[in-house]
Amino acid sequence: MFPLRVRDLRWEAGGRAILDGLDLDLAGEGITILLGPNGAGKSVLLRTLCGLLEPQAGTIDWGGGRRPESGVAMVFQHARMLRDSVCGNVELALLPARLAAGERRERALAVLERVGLAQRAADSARALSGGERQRLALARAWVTQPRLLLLDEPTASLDPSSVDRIERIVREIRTEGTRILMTTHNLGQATRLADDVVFIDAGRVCEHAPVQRFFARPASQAARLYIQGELPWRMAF
Ligand SMILES: Nc1ncnc2c1ncn2[C@@H]1O[C@H](COP(=O)(O)OP(=O)(O)OP(=O)(O)O)[C@@H](O)[C@H]1O
Repeated sequence: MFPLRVRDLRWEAGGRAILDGLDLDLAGEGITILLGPNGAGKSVLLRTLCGLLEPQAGTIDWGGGRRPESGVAMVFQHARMLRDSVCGNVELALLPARLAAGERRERALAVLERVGLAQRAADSARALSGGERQRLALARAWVTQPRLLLLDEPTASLDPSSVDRIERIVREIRTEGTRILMTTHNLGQATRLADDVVFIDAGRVCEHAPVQRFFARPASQAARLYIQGELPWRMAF
């Protein structure tokens, strides 16, 4: 599956190129943070990688093989909860693995423990708070032991302590060997989590660099402006 090589990817909607000749290389380890202005095409790229959108042109080479049947999981910004218990939501994610019911439940409870939701296992998933929902969404993805996990702004609109919990979980998932590609507009979070940064503008990758290099010496004007515009100390007080 790795190295993942994306070449000249193009996805159009309404006659407009949203991904416009996008190239990307991902090696097999670490956390890559995808940055870029609103509308740059970050979510569309993630959806294309997980097979929800079909590109009109270009290639995705999964380490020389076909797109894996399993092994890619995605967590959306506003994850939908199924009308079931917290534990039931995780167990459903395991259905394709065809495990015995007892083992499914055991694995679901183990991952809920790790995301701090074991006490809520029997509660309705739809009764969870925003931060808890995101942790449940991560648990649903983590329990499938994906090789590649795509996270689309998983901490948008969460309070700082919820953000911290999610970041800890993301680090743990990475430590267990899952490759992570994640979008955020939180530059502090990018510096805390990233091994490397991919900066996208207008449907193309402008820059792909190790995190320290990216923030210390962004190579493109677009990335420089984006970093300056997002810095919190530019707020007017
Ligand atoms: N299914 C779709 N049909 C038509 N246009 C779409 C579709 N999905 C996304 N777009 C358009 O593609 C562009 C890129 O959207 P995308 O959600 O990828 O941006 P983004 O970089 O993730 O932005 P943000 O940071 O605001 O989340 C936007 O102009 C959006 O309206």
